[in-house]
Amino acid sequence: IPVWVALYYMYPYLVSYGHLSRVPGPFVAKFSNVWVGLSAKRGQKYAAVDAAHRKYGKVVRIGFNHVSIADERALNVVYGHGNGFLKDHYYEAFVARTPGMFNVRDRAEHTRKRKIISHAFSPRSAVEFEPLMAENIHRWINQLDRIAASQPQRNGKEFARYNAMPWFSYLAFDIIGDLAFGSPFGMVNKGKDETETQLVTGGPISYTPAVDVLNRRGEVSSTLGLLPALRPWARYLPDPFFTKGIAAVENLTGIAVAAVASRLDAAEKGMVDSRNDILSRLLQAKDANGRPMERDELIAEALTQLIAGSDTISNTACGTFYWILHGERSAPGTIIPRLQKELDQAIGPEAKIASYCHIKGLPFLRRCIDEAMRLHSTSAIGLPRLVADHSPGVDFDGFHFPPGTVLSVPSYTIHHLKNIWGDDVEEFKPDRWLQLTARQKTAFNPFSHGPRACVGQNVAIMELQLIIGTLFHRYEFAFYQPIMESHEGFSKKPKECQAGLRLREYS
Ligand code: HEM
Repeated sequence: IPVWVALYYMYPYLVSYGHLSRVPGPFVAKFSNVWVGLSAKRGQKYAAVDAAHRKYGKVVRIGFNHVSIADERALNVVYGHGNGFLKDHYYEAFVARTPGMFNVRDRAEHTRKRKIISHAFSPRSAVEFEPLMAENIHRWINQLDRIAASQPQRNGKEFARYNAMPWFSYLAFDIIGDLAFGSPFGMVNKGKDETETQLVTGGPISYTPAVDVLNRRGEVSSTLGLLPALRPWARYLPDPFFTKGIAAVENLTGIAVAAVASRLDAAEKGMVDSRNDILSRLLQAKDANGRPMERDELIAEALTQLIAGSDTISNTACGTFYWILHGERSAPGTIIPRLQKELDQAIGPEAKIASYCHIKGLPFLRRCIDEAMRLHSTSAIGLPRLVADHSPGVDFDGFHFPPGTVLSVPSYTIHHLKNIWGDDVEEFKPDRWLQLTARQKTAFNPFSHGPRACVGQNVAIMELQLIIGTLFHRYEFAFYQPIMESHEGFSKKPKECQAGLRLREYS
């Protein structure tokens, strides 16, 4: 009987998706999304898909209707402008109340939003965010100075041991809180994942661990996006992964509602909004008919910026920090002294933090960031897209994918393929960026590609340059984390990064 029940269950998948039967992949993936869904729940989807590619080849069936293609030429096919592909239904699991620019699926709606919002992220706008970033970096440096001083300094030679990962989170969350909501979360000052929230103006203050809330939200949405049948029942499942994750989504929305409400109320009372931040840009933004965004849409977009611009930055900054230390450990004298020499010439010993005008063009700093973005791959998973309806479908590597097939290109894997990057693919070698091959240029995909690529990449690169530039200019570090493990929600997060910290001699 169990065999017949299993066949009864599998039959529709085997027949309806029979056209994918030639695509190799894990057996269970032929008739369910359980394989990929459970690897997402474990926080290891990128690793499971990467291992599957190494076992089965460049085209792998990872779900009953989902094919992963580990080939840089597929980026343009799947994500390029004008191919008509939509984001997959997966993204519906990320919608809290109203869809925002990241999770909206409808093309016309996305184009409208992107037109209104993208000017807030132009290179010129991004530069105007520097003063707010600098204030937060200053507070952060004061805290790191305190940590450095906490160790009995034997002639200034002793390193203070600390886990760098939460400190990158506190900083990134405070910066994006300041930019998208109008004030920092206050985590840097507290040195703790705790933010005060007032869900109703004048109402009681509550305390929310915003980093934890955002991580949970990413993990639960990524899992439910792949297992949509569970979505209606998730809040009733006897598993805190789901119940706490769903509560996290509601909590996060509450934070956005409160932040947007206080800014709008002030504007309605005629108070001039003099802040130069993302929320003020959103408040001023108008569509083609000169209409501003409604309150619900503003809330959704402010929340989108918080989600898209917080852990992506902290994870990438920590990944970059780790890989610079790792590269220096592997080939002493080839990374940190060069970086410090470049920074010292640009910044000067007296400055506590880096200014963008001094460091934006520093080539070695940028090569270190790019090489670390390749190795760490914060956006590691293949972002799922649907082959366009009313199209003839697409052909790739001898396979045909009809309309409605879900396709994705796994960024982690194409960042780690020897046949693209060479035998030294796992090594941190910033100088490979001096002579990238055409294949390597195409394969480098930290911000995705095409009309849904990261709208915040100018802001992101600037923020990373300021953070990493400031750190290596001011401090020396000891390497205490030989292997840095990652856990993945939507983005890939270092679990911890132990390091030693002390002020540089001249400071
Ligand atoms: C190193 C940091 C960052 C990385 C690695 C990154 C990566 C990405 C990737 C891969 C996407 C495509 C997601 C998808 O298709 O599902 C994306 C989209 C997006 N990112 Fe970023 N991002 C970063 C920082 C930021 C920042 C700082 C902001 C804003 C302040 C931001 C705002 C957005 C938005 C709004 C989208 C959705 C764009 C759309 O669908 O039109 N990101 N990002």
